[in-house]
Formats: sequence, C-alpha cells, structure tokens
Amino acid sequence: MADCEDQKFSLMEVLDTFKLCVSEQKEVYLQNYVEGWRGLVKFLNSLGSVFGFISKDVVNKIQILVNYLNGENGSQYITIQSMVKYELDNELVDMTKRGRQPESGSRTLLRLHRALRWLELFLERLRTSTEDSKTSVLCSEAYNESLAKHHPWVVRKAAGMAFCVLPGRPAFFEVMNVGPPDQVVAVLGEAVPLISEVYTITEELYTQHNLLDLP
Ligand SMILES: CCCCCCCC/C=C\CCCCCCCC(=O)N[C@@H](COP(=O)(O)O)[C@H](O)/C=C/CCCCCCCCCCCCC
Repeated sequence: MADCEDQKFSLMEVLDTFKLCVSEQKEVYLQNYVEGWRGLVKFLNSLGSVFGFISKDVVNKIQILVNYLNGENGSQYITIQSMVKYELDNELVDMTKRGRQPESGSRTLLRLHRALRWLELFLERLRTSTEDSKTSVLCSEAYNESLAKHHPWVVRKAAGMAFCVLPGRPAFFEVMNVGPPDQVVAVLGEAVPLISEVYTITEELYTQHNLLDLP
C-alpha cells in the first residue's frame, strides 16, 4: 500500500481504471474499483497532511477489500455482485448493528460507494466551474449533498476545516496532469459519466438487497 502514497496522480490513469470496472453484463470488478480508489488516494496525498485522516480511512478500506480479494475466498470477490451474493448467502454481513462481521466487504464498499457519489458531484461541479470558482465551495457543496449525511458532527467539522485549505482551481487542474484547462474540462466530461455508471450499478445492487444502511 505504501507505493500508492508516493506516486504522481494522473486523472487519465484513474479514468482508465474506472473504464475497466464495468463488464458487458454490467457487473463491477472489485479489483478495478480498488485500483481506481488507489489512484484517487495519490491525489489526496499530494494535498498534504491535513488530508491524512481521510487518506488513512480510504487506504484502510482499500486494504480490507484487497485482503478479501487475496484471501482464500477471493474468487467470490471478483465482482461487487458476486461479493454481495456470497456474503449474504453465508451470513457474513451485519445487517442491523456492528457485531460478528464488523468489516464485511459489503459494508466496507458501501463507505467507498457513498464517497464515489461525492466524487461524481464534485467533478461535475469542477467541470462546469469558472476561473473564479472556489474549490473549497465546490467540494463542500458536493460533500453536503452526499457523504455529510452519513458522518457524525466531528467528522463533518474536520472535513469542513480540510476543505478550507484546498488549493485553488488552477493548482487543482495542474495536479490532474492532463494539460491545459480546456483539456481538463474535456477529460472531466469523460470521467463523470463513467463514475456515474459505476455508482448507479452499485446503488441499484445495494437497493435491491436492502443494504444501503449497513452499520
Ligand atoms: C481530478 C480531481 C480528482 C479529485 C480526486 C479526489 C480524491 C479524493 C480521494 C478520496 C476522497 C474521500 C473519500 C472519503 C471516504 C470516506 C469513507 C467514509 O465515509 N468513512 C467514514 C465512515 O467509516 P466507518 O467508520 O463507518 O468505517 C469515516 O468515519 C470517515 C473518516 C474520514 C472523513 C472523510 C471525510 C470525507 C471528505 C470528502 C472528501 C474530501 C476530499 C477532498 C479532496 C479534493
């Protein structure tokens, strides 16, 4: 996991990983999903230690999923669909409160899934932003519309403080390593629907199995 902490972020790489996430049957490959998040963590790490508590949480969740993928039942974790089926069939998911199975793949992925919605909303705002837009505002609007409702006060407060030190839009665009702003906007136009597709497939799966409130 240490290697994903130092490498340079590339939006194109993240995009390519999310492209590979969805099969023709509209299943989501867990390995690619995790790789996509690894790429995003690189970006988070480039923002400095203020974002360390967020990065730590994501890395921890990635690691839980990687352990399942590499574990003895790894073949059940190839797609998000097979993971959910396997864990439900084998009563590996705590449905009402955290107990015997506090870190099932299904509940761990749900946390990243909620964060993916934040990402979708944030990138769409970034795509349609103007030169004088503030990334902290775009970020907190996207957060309040998605993840915030799942976080306690103290986490919301810490997140709000971190948003205040986000770099401005030009620095943000530069870190993406895509090229001039019009190219960044074009790539964001490609990225948002891809992320949205992964989000929608997962949301439908979790709705179908009544898993959207896993503790
Ligand atoms: C091209 C531009 C790219 C932008 C790339 C952004 C990269 C962002 C990478 C990660 C985003 C944040 C992911 C946050 C995951 C949070 C998961 C979660 O909800 N965890 C909480 C619940 O977990 P359990 O206790 O139930 O296991 C946990 O309590 C949260 C802890 C950390 C706080 C999370 C705050 C999230 C703030 C939203 C993201 C801000 C990132 C700003 C970077 C632009």
